[in-house]
Amino acid sequence: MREPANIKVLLERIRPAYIGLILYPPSPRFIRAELTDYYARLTLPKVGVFVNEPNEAVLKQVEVLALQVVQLHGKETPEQVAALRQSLPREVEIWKVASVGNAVDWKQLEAYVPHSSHLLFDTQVKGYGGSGQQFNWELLQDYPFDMPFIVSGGITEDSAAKLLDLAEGLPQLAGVDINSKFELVPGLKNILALERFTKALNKEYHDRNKS
Ligand SMILES: O=C(O)c1ccccc1N[C@@H]1O[C@H](COP(=O)(O)O)[C@@H](O)[C@H]1O
Repeated sequence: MREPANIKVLLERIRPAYIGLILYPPSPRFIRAELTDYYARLTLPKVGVFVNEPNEAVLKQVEVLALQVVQLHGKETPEQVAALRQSLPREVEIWKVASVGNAVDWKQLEAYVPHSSHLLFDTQVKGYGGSGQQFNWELLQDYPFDMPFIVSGGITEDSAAKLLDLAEGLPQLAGVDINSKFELVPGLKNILALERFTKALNKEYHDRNKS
């Protein structure tokens, strides 16, 4: 997110666990440089979303924006991620994104596990993210690691039941990352849609768990 008025309403009405700051210049959601101090002062945990940035640039933004999480959404190698892990403050998490097409190469992802705190699964597209497209979540049924993961890619208001189906067999599913399907225009979240989604998730969860 990038607009202060929109973020204010989000904090009052939704209180999400994290807020994402897109640090990929070609994105229409790229943060506003003139608001750096404002973003840095936000008390909600901040996820900086990077695409193929050199580690020095990532480290600088972690400091300037006071990020709690670095989301690596490009083709960063396991070696780069290992080096970044060594240089980052201990408390800053790395979420490595895995772009999913028709299959998942678990062996290739294994190399990221020692250096990341979560894997984040998004849909493989021509660009890098924010596509609004879903991949086949059935592929995650084979998730082989203890490390928690996050599901992303085209999540919509209607995804609540499907997300809870997925969570039932996979205790490693730690969260969902919602983006373009909850926007009025790129970079501006539809807070009413977010409220409907969180309500639907809570209702579905309670319906499934009442005795
Ligand atoms: O949102 C963007 O513009 C973006 C650009 C470059 C890399 C990642 C980006 N967003 C991330 O993409 C996923 C999925 O988004 P969507 O729900 O399919 O729109 C999510 O992790 C965003 O943080």
